[in-house]
Amino acid sequence: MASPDPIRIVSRSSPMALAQAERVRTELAALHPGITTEVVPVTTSGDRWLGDLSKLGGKGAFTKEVDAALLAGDADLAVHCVKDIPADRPLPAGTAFVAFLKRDDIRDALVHPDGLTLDELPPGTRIGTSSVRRVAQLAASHPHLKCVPMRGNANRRLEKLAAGDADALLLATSGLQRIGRGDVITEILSVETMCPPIGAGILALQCREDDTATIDTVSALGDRNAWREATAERMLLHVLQGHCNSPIAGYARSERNGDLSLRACVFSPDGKTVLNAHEWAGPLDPATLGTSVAVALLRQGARELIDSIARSTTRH
Ligand SMILES: NCc1[nH]cc(CCC(=O)O)c1CC(=O)O
Repeated sequence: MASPDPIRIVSRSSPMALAQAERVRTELAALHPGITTEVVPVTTSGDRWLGDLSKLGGKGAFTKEVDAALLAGDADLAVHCVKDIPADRPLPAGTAFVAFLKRDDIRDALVHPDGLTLDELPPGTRIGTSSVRRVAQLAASHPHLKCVPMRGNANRRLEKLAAGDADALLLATSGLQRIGRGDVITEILSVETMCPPIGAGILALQCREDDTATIDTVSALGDRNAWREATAERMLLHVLQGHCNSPIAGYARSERNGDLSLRACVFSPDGKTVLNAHEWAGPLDPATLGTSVAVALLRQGARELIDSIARSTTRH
């Protein structure tokens, strides 16, 4: 069946999202010479609102308007960071993932204007981040540092850093590379130092599930390891039923021998409690591995830990 011409790709309008859409256009052009694509930019509520995300209903703040454009038929293809897609609920009815692109670097990066590493930062250094995952892990490993709230897209955070709103930033390595700012990274943090978020570095392509023409055209962009890793990680998050204030981290990894492993952590916000589980799939499929690691964490008390954390940290 002929694919729609052009294929309209809906994207958030931040520089990172537009770079992601460009990657998809480039990969599609390489796969299907002569194909035409067009980017349909939208602004999401998560981009507009720079306050506490949980006040927006949290999850889905970066995906709702993108999903709406797809469902309304204003676009044929959506590009999402897997990290930003809620896992505690199904995808919007009528849409489906058709591909997970080859995974980028999953690690977080430190940005310090004078080039210091995390271990070199002096007491009281202000780290700009609003991520409960990063705050909890820093509280555990570097309690002498001070996290200050910082939101907005990566470009805006770099501007805020330059304006002195913080002394250093923690951001995703892949995100900085996508916006062409890998140069500001002073240290890439190992996954042992800073456990990455579920879905880090993976882009998902989403279509209307009845749009077989587009599905046939784009599904070959999918990477099998990215699919296996995203599936295991998202099932873990689904079973844990975390909310947007839950400090949860974890990553699956496809080993050279083809085996899949999944490590995940649940933290208390102050980092004093750390639950940790690590399993190999063996004969299990990726989703079952995700369930198994989630169950191991639930047995250690993850349910009580997650439920003890307020969904919103501040009152109106
Ligand atoms: N919340 C914004 C967001 N969504 C995905 C990434 C990073 C890129 C990725 O992991 O795909 C970022 C920026 C960041 O955390 O620094």
